[in-house]
Amino acid sequence: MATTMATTMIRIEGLCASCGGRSVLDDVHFRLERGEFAYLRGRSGSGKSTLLKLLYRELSEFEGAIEVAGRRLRDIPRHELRRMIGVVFQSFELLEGKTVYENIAMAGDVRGMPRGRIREEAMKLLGRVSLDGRANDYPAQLSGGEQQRVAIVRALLGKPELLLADEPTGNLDSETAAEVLGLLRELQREQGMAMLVVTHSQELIDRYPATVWEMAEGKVRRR
Ligand SMILES: Nc1ncnc2c1ncn2[C@@H]1O[C@H](COP(=O)(O)OP(=O)(O)OP(=O)(O)O)[C@@H](O)[C@H]1O
Repeated sequence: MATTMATTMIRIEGLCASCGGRSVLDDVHFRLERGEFAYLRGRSGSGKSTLLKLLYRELSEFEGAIEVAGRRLRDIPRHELRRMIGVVFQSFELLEGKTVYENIAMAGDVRGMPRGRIREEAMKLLGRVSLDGRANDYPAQLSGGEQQRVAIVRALLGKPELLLADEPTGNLDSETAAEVLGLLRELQREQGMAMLVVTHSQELIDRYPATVWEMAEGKVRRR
């Protein structure tokens, strides 16, 4: 039992959740191992974002069991969860009035990282995603793919154990989408983190094959 706990990043058993009074997740069972990369796929409105929001606790009402890194999600303090989990969204969610560096550094502040470490890691990661020299630009000066790379750096600051990506390539053309997912895949391997990517794109799944969890009628099935 102890060994299983140590190697599992996310364990969900019998999860039920509602949105606006309607049942969205109904007896969901799901598992992601440490360092594993997997996709979550399903029709629009099937509950993929709801599942992710429960994991990073933007939503907190649920029944059943959710464990992250062998601990009950409810027992993990919010500040600790923010350090454990990085999140990337379809719409990038960068603050327009702040520079690339300021956007990234804010995430470091939230995670309680010292300023020196924030700068060091941010600059290293910006180099890793080929955005050297863009730290003082504003989001509007960057392309969609570049903005998503900034959002990836922001999510990876502080080396989270788990990255959740909710349609991270949904706003990008197919070539840029493939580049961004390829980059995420490389970073996931380099950092040894677990990663769950919500996508609608069979093209991307074919290009970067991994386990696919299919969500339908409130349940998820491993395919
Ligand atoms: N704040 C909310 N209030 C009421 N209903 C909601 C709310 N958020 C989501 N829902 C409903 O919950 C269901 C699941 O939504 P969710 O966003 O999780 O689906 P999804 O699979 O991520 O969809 P998409 O692929 O379109 O992003 C939908 O029927 C949606 O309308």
